Amino acid sequence: MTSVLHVDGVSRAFDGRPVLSEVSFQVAGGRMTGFVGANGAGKTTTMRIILGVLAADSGDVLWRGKPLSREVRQRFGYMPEERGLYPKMSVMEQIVYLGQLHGLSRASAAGKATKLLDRLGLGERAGEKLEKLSLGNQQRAQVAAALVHDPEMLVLDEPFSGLDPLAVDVVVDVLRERAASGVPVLFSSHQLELVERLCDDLVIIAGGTIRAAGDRARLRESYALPRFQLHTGADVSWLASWPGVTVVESDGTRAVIDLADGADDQKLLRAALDRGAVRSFGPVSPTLAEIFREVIR
Ligand SMILES: Nc1ncnc2c1ncn2[C@@H]1O[C@H](COP(=O)(O)OP(=O)(O)OP(=O)(O)O)[C@@H](O)[C@H]1O
Repeated sequence: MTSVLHVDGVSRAFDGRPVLSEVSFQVAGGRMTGFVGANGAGKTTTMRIILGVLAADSGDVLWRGKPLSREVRQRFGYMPEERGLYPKMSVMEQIVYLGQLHGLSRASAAGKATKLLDRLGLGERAGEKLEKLSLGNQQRAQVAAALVHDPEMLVLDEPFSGLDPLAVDVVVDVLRERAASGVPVLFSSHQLELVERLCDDLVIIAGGTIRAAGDRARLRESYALPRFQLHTGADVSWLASWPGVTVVESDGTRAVIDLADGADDQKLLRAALDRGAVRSFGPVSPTLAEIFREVIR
């Protein structure tokens, strides 16, 4: 898929303090791009600049190669960090209203809102004021608000925070469907396991600079350690004195080890077989949490 949104050398300071420095990354159509970084890393500021809520000091945000216009941004779906639905208004009423603000007729907005709220498990609560809903259900309503006008691009700031596991699954399904229909989806999250499960591409930011970006599987490969897991039917304490082996963790018959450069994994496997049954032996890929810790160091 080709990249449709380019964040290109964006910098921003607040009161003379740089918060984003030359931030560049791309979001491709039809792909879910996870945006991760520690608290204060600059995710929300970047998303606000993409949406034009905040101006960059320098750099550009390009949509299909051209600077983003108001008209194009109007066709984006945005879930801001500060949320922003009205507590005193009914859920249905405001989703319909937001749909109309994005150019839908009232009838079309109502039709889409009904479908979306049903899908998100809020069908029966649609007539209630937002403030009467639990926080998780308010969050579902926020997702509906970002999606009602069938946006051409989705920018979602922490769309999963506060959702129970079932609601996460529903929102994940809805977002995946949008991505599958070609929509680029950029979302931030602190739930790294969820990001790992969900995203095709990753952008990792720390201290206002991009530390890693690109295809998730390729990033995992490029940060792969020479790490293996061995599970045997016998004691594995002999590994500790095997040349080139560093034991990362071990619990009797199972061990995770790092192999030094040049150490032969097949020789090690034969040595394990000489000592008894081997249940499994293979390389271990780093988790996103491990990559994250490594790249933000
Ligand atoms: N309007 C503002 N005025 C001054 N400083 C700001 C403003 N907005 C953001 N900042 C600062 O910019 C930095 C980046 O904040 P930002 O909200 O973009 O981080 P984030 O990655 O979204 O963090 P979190 O995960 O905590 O939401 C922080 O140090 C924050 O205090």
